[in-house]
Amino acid sequence: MKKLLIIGASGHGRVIADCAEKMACYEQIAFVDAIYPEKTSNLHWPVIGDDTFWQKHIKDFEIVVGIGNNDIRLRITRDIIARGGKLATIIHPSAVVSEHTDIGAGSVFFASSVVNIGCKLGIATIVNTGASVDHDCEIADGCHIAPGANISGGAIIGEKSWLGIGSQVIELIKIGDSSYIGAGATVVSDLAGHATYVGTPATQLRK
Ligand SMILES: CC(=O)SCCNC(=O)CCNC(=O)[C@H](O)C(C)(C)COP(=O)(O)OP(=O)(O)OC[C@H]1O[C@@H](n2cnc3c(N)ncnc32)[C@H](O)[C@@H]1OP(=O)(O)O
Repeated sequence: MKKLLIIGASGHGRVIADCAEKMACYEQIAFVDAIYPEKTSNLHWPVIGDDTFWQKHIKDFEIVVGIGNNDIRLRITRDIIARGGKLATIIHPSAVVSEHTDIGAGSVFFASSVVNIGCKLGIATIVNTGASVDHDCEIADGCHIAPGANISGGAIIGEKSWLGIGSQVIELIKIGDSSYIGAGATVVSDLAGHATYVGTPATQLRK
């Protein structure tokens, strides 16, 4: 049995721990967080060190970054790779992830999420509760597909983009890096990136 270390003892980290517990392949699930030693538990899981602990124990665990912020999650995930660490991929038993799709290490797929055939997902991706990524999409590193967001076939999403809760993307759309798509938005044309977009159809709110 393997041991799992989750970096970040937040609510998002707890959902990862809950998924990992249901996967029943880890003998230990533990957190590290900058708040240690002030905080030594996160619900029934222990917080065993601060945010540098993983660097000293890199060979002892599979590691996943449980931090919602896309920039921070991707930066730490790349650091783990650079230091030779083994990243965990967390898939809730109710998630449906096609075997014929590439998923990057350090990614998480929460309950009832679906990733269809022919996709390519980068490292440190979050496919949150009930979100779907349809066939042949390309999602670059460090993206977050928030709960209930749906991406149609063949869309291309740039790195560190955030698709807000309940947002929709029609087929074959290209969304640039570091895009922030607001809750409930509908993307019907390509977006340049490095900006926030809201509404139906989605338009730029601000850079
Ligand atoms: C498990 C989890 O919890 S995962 C978390 C999932 N959460 C999300 O996906 C959050 C998505 N976030 C949003 O939609 C946010 O509202 C954002 C990022 C788009 C904008 O947030 P802010 O930058 O704080 O903008 P702010 O709240 O000041 O609103 C600015 C304007 O945009 C409007 N606006 C904000 N969000 C939206 C939206 N989703 N759709 C339409 N209009 C919006 C506001 O009404 C406001 O309009 P006004 O200037 O006419 O009053």
